[in-house]
Amino acid sequence: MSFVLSLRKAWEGSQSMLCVGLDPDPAKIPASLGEPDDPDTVLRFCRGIVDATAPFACTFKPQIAYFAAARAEGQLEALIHHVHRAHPGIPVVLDGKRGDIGATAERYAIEAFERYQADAVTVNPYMGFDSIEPWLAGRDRGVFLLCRTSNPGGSDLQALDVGGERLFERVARLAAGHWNTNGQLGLVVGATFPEELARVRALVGEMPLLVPGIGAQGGDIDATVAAGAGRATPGMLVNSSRAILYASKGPDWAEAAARVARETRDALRRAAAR
Ligand SMILES: O=c1ccn([C@@H]2O[C@H](COP(=O)(O)O)[C@@H](O)[C@H]2O)c(=O)[nH]1
Repeated sequence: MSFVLSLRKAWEGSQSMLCVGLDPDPAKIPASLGEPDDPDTVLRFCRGIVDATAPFACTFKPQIAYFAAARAEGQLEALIHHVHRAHPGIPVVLDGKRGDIGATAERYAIEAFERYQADAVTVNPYMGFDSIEPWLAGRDRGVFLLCRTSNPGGSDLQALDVGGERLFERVARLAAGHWNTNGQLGLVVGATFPEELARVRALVGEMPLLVPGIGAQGGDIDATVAAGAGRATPGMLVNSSRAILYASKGPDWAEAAARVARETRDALRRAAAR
């Protein structure tokens, strides 16, 4: 099954646009789960978050840096395996933002799709199409290219005029055009820039957009949905990580994460109904 089809099924099955981000920071993991520097503590925490929030999520997005920094790559493998086994139908987007020459990109793709068994990845398109092509070899996997990122400094390069259009607009046009050889591409566009999000949506039709920036980064849910929703599909995976993960450090950490995930899903639903 293609990633886009899996995503459509996930949107339908969950009736949710919420992507729960998995960014485990040892300093913020509840002490009751064990020694913060133990990679197995990271796994216990993330597994608990996944199980508590799965009823409200269309996707999960582990950020690879948090696992690598905690020497928890084996635990990331186990976590993704757990999502596939315990919550089939919820795709996993591995956020690595890799980007390199073709030969190296091929290794990165093997890491993401074979080692970690991710359903989709984030990729930095800065090095051009030959750096993206190896990611497209697994036809059933999705690839989200960084387009208009959620951080303020994203404007430094992405807003530059490149011959009558802004760089992020060029990325969007290429991704919706001849770069999208097998219909596997999506784009990363920040919720913190609703005008740019609307512009990208206008350029790419129904293409899936991974939209970080609500929650801890302060993006407005109503403005995000108004700007970025598709016409025929929800069209977006709206990511929230820290606001859900660290809703409580107490013994109720899993319940608190579930509550914030449910509230966020409901706010996204209300915005879509307007
Ligand atoms: O433009 C981007 C691209 C990726 N991210 C990632 O999303 C989450 C956001 O976490 P919050 O805690 O909800 O702020 C994080 O993993 C980032 O690396 C992004 O924020 N912006």
